[in-house]
Amino acid sequence: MIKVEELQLTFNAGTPIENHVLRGLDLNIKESEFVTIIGSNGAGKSSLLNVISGDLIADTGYVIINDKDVSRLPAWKRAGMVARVFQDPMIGTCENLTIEENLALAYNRGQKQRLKPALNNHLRQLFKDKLTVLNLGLENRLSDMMGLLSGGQRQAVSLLMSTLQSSKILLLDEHTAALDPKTAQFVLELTAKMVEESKLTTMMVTHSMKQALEYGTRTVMLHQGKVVLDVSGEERKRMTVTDLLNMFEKTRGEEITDDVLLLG
Ligand SMILES: Nc1ncnc2c1ncn2[C@@H]1O[C@H](COP(=O)(O)OP(=O)(O)OP(=O)(O)O)[C@@H](O)[C@H]1O
Repeated sequence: MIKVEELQLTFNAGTPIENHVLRGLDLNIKESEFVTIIGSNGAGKSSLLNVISGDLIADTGYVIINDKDVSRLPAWKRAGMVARVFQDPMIGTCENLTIEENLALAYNRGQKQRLKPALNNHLRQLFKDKLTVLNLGLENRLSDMMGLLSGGQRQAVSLLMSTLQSSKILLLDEHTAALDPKTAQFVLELTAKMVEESKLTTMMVTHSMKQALEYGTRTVMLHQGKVVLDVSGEERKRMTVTDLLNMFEKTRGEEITDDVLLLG
């Protein structure tokens, strides 16, 4: 489903601040896999998602989606293949459009674009039904501006938008990090439910070791632009947060003191 091979990415090449972010990264993700991605600050997690979505083009290496080489395709040409939810609830939805217009945009994503999303009664009913499942009362607020919603509500709608798209790939970049713990938990559970129901192939970046093991089917650790740990199946089921922390510390060669990593 998603295959990346030998990805190399350098920022500010040839300058004193040259930063070799991806260093020959290989990863092969099968259909319906839900991969949680961890790694220290600057390990290249967001850059990897950006290279898969086309927001960044790698210097060398390949990105293959559904057996198609998309390595050189810009983001807008991959829009029908990949859905994203970002850390900042303000990104990914348009605050000056209504809830139903945002949903219609997602519904039409990857198809021929219209200036204003086409809405009809059939679509409105579909959106109402989908919003009802969120249990946030948003089904009665279809014509409210997106900007009126709380962070958690926006992330929930963003997730819903990703299931309306034709794409079967979902990229989550610390999408609960800006939410309070209770809302984060709600959005995480919603994520797991939607991924399962819509059979999405998912990559979720998180700084929480606990989340990395609790959610998904496979955990990958990045360090200095490479995969340094890749666990799934029984091995992953047996793994505790302490095991993962130990591996993380061993890779980094230093002790972790960050509470988010330890307790999050
Ligand atoms: N557009 C850019 N221009 C220059 N440097 C960048 C750019 N984007 C990211 N970087 C740098 O590349 C490195 C990797 O960034 P990236 O965001 O991929 O790391 P990350 O693993 O997601 O880290 P974090 O957990 O802190 O979000 C960092 O040193 C970052 O400062």
